[in-house]
Amino acid sequence: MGRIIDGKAVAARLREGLAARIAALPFRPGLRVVRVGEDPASGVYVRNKDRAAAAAGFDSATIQLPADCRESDLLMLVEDLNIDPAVDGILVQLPLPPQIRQDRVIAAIDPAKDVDGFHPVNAGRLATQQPGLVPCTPKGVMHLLREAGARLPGARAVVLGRSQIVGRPMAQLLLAADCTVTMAHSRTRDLPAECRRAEILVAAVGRPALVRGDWIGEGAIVIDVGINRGADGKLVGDVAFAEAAPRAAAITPVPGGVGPMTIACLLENTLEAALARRGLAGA
Ligand SMILES: Nc1nc2c(c(=O)[nH]1)N[C@@H](CN(C=O)c1ccc(C(=O)N[C@@H](CCC(=O)O)C(=O)O)cc1)CN2
Repeated sequence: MGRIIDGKAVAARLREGLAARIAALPFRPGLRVVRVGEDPASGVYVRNKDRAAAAAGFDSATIQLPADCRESDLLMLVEDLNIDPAVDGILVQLPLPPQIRQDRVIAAIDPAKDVDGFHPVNAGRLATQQPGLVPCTPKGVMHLLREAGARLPGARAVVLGRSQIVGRPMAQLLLAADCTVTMAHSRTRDLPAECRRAEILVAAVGRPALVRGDWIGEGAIVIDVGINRGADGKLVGDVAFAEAAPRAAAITPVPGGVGPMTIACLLENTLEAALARRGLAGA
């Protein structure tokens, strides 16, 4: 049985470290989370972000807009937050209702306040190895890999999934850490064989238990980004945990793996953005 990587504990330590750094600052970094509509899962995530931010000493608030809100109203709100000096980080919770174009909204956020790291400027910085804000979930995965003692340079890493918010930035971060990276996706031929070659496997496809035990190479580190809610209300990852764990050297559970790291890294990004806006980067 592989070691279970405790994302909850790693996230708690990261948040404690951020709280200590914030307590030593002469100001409180400001975070604004925008929720549009009543998606219940988004409600949980937004509440958890707000609570975690407040507990760590951020000046945090959630702004709720109705489900039938116009795109132009959301863009105006983003513009107000862009110019508000008390706001260091802006996050628009996804998914958005269908009348709102996600790309338009993300592109309207000031890249210096884009604590989700989704703005094309930040995506471009990541792709060209320049400093910028990095998407929270892949950043959290990198923390977990370090925690699991992964030796990254030269390691064969397979990223399953090519989404803008997880798969692509994940591959960039692994490449920047000198892994040999393969991106696999729904059109990849022989997905099980590609996965089996991985020394590090990151599954981020949003398909419950897609990755079976025999897709896992002996001794691989397996990171499950999937958060799928079953008909019984229970959360299931993209990896069939009970089958995969005996073959893996280390594996993240769902829940309690990557999810908590997403929130901790949002706080880390908000502190980074606050310091950078004041010319204090690295403090
Ligand atoms: N603007 C954004 N929207 C969304 C993001 C994002 O990074 N930015 N990611 C996901 C949702 N998400 C954060 O917003 C998120 C998902 C899950 C968790 C988490 O802690 N999960 C727990 C289980 C919680 C539960 O019981 O439901 C876990 O895995 O242990 C945190 C954040 C989509 N939208």
